[in-house]
Amino acid sequence: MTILVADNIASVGLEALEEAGHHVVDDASLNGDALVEALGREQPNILIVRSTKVTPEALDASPALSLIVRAGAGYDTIDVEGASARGIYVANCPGKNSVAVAELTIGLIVSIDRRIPDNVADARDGKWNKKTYAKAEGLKGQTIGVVGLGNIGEEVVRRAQAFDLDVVAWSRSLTPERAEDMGIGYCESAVDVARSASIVTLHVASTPETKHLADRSFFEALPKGSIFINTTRAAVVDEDALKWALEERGLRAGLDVFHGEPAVKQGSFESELAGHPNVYITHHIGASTQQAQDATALEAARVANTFSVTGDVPNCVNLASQSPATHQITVRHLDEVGVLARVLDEMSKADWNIQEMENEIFSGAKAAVATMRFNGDATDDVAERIEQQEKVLAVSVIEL
Ligand SMILES: NC(=O)c1ccc[n+]([C@@H]2O[C@H](COP(=O)([O-])OP(=O)(O)OC[C@H]3O[C@@H](n4cnc5c(N)ncnc54)[C@H](O)[C@@H]3O)[C@@H](O)[C@H]2O)c1
Ligand SMILES: O=C(O)CC[C@@H](O)C(=O)O
Repeated sequence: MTILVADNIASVGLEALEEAGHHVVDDASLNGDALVEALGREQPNILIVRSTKVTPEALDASPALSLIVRAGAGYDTIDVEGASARGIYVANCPGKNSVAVAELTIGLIVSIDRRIPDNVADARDGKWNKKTYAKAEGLKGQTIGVVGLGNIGEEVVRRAQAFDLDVVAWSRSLTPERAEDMGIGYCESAVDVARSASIVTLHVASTPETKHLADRSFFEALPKGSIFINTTRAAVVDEDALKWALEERGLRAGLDVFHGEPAVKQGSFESELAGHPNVYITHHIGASTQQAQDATALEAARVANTFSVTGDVPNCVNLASQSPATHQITVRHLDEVGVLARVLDEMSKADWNIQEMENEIFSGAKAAVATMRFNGDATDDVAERIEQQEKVLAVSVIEL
């Protein structure tokens, strides 16, 4: 297969793709129009990206494109709805960079508490300022609130507990029982977390539902002088409300993601937040440890290689969780040319729309059984007509 890699992925991943015999086109500079042009020129079957945006124009550029692999966790940079409408699989690499993000989260919290970056900056400037910097609160016994207990949230909980922090959390699937098993407090909402903690860290995916989850009411609920960490995506935070909290509530923030974050890997940028004395900005480097990069690249290669050999897509994020099929027909038949075509023809005449189908062959390859889930008006006479066909052995229809 032809695989276009439009971002920097670790060399172990590229090697795994090449060893599997693929034609790999590796160009980390591709973006926007250049990506569309490269897709049109190379006609890849698989596209592997990190933060590079995959737009509707990119989806239309290569008719051969069957799979997009996000070498990372969040896939909000890919037009997933557009991919689904075009029958293109989208997969990600869950859990491969979660330890790296959790480590950065804890690093930011300690940095803010002890003002490590300011200490260092002053020391580099030849300024000695123990008077100012000897005023940290200390973390032990404070309460940290985790919003979103996916792969990263769970890693953060483990590390926070090792720091003797009390942990409370809200996550859409968290139950009081699971919270108890994890040794953490259960909260009913993100605002409830904010109310209960003096350190809060966000780890929900960015979706239309989580947009501005950290809004004015969230920041109003946080105690004055709290620590706020965002390593997920800028869209989860209402930045005006964040700025209000920085000014009015003495909030201290560690942000690996923020609005207007540069899309390029290097260059200058302007940001009101970056210059704020209460804010430490990092360069969207949550996932950027060699360990995480290697694990993610190997997983991206595994997804691509599995698809090329079996047609299966590990970690697929855009298959319907439930098909809209209303009925299932099972057809036991002789395994001969044309039998299934005639069955499908009869189903088509009855306006039965097939959503899922499978045909399993019995040993000896004399007979097979086809199972199809469809949407339609399942009257008995259609099933009878199929059963009367030559070389069909038995037919049954059930309502789902
Ligand atoms: N800063 C970085 O470099 C970096 C690296 C990796 C991931 N991330 C971000 O962190 C996010 C979380 O990563 P993860 O590996 O823990 O992902 P995950 O899929 O394991 O967890 C996602 C969490 O989001 C929650 N969630 C999803 N949709 C939701 C909705 N509609 N409402 C409420 N909650 C919802 C899930 O319940 C889960 O708790 C990613 O989506 C990505 O945006 C950033
Ligand atoms: O690729 C990166 O550096 C960032 C990845 C990260 O945001 C993710 O969602 O996995």
